[in-house]
Amino acid sequence: MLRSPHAFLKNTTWSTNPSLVSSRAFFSTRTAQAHRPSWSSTSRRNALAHASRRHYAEAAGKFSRDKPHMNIGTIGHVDHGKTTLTAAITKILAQKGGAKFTDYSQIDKAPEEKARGITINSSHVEYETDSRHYGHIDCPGHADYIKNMITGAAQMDGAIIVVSATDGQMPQTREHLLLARQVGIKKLVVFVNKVDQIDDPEMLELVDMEMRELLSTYNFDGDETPIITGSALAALEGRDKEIGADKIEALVKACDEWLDLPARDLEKPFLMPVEDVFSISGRGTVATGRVERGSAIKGNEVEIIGLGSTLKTTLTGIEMFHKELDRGEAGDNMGALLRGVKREQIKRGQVIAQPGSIKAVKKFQAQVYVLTKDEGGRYTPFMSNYRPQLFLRTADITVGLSFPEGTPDPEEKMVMPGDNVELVCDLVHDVAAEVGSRFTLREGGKTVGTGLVTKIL
Ligand SMILES: Nc1nc2c(ncn2[C@@H]2O[C@H](COP(=O)(O)OP(=O)(O)OP(=O)(O)O)[C@@H](O)[C@H]2O)c(=O)[nH]1
Ligand SMILES: [Mg+2]
Repeated sequence: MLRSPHAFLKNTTWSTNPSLVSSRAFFSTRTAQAHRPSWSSTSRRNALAHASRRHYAEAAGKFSRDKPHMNIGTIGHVDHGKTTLTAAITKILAQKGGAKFTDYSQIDKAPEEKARGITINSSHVEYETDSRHYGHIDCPGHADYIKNMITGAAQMDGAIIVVSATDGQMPQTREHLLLARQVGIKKLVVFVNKVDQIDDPEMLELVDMEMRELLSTYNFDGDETPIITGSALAALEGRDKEIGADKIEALVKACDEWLDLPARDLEKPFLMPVEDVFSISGRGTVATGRVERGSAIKGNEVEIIGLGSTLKTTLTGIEMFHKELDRGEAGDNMGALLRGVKREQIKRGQVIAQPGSIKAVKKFQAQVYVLTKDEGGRYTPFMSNYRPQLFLRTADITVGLSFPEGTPDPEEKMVMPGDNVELVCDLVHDVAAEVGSRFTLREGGKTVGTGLVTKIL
């Protein structure tokens, strides 16, 4: 049974009996942790990921969970060899005990997944190098990649872009580079594949040059990005070691050395979306919510941001599970007692954050995936000036959608269910958001789209 944070936190001492607030503890911290409710999708997802990792560790027998974890994946044009490469990596690492060999046919079976109410097709494998544990995503189809990246189903901290030496860069090579940039991937490793089919070394030089140029065009480091040239198929078939297995090892080494580990949520600046607000006589105003990132201690300066106002105040108390604490951190459901803030000055939809770490915005550009009717979305297309509700964290705001400047015939253009489009979102109120923030679009009680902020306007 899922419990709403609202109902749960209403039973804290702050809201029911202010006189008990100060020091009486009903749960030890450990008990409180064990009783943490399971309503948060993120924590459930983490728990699932953790469970599957452990399951896998047990199956493989050798995995350790001490190594830093990172999510990567293979991106690139259709047929350039992403799935073959994924299989080859597991094969080569399995020989060292760092993976379970997952053959091509097992990866490209594309098990259907349900995440956030959307059906997605993607395959996940895991492997381990000397220094890291990787989760690796290989999505079969082109449209799926884009949808997965926008919805956050494929959250990659870094990626391997696969390009076939026989074709060189192709339209989806460019599209995936752009998208990788938009979803916040900062570094890539390039694998130039199918070199077993190339006789002319000049051809390889050309692809190398082309890729460096292209990387720079999309604001990646074109000069320093490692480019590995090899054959995924040779590695998978266990032949031609110097272009096969050796190159897979070189690729994995390049990932370890070049791709940066993601900042852990705890290390980021504090942010808690406001779920609910209470007024407690004799103490003041308490806002409750689940800490999204970072940590805060009593006495910290914070800002309340969004929905028309930014207010600076001090965190004078933190409560969790009937207990007053000194510190709240990512993942905690906490109540924040705020100095000098009146009940009417704070509301659901705002965030409490470390000053200067995030701004309220009213207009931004976004990459949006529009759900099909089979995914529960609209049956019909929409045009410019469509006005659904935009849900971002706990905020829910009416938004006007239009096409970015320079779109030909914007008044004529239609967006069909199933489309991925770039749209300008014009909100009726401002909201705390940044590049990379995810949101959903709803209309008449159903989710019609999901998006990712790509540019603040
Ligand atoms: N000769 C040769 N063929 C390869 C190599 N790597 C992959 N292939 C072949 O290229 C074809 C496409 O490979 P996939 O791994 O399915 O390509 P993909 O990028 O995953 O394709 P999509 O998921 O459909 O976008 C297959 O027939 C592979 O056997 C290679 O190094 N050399
Ligand atoms: Mg594939």
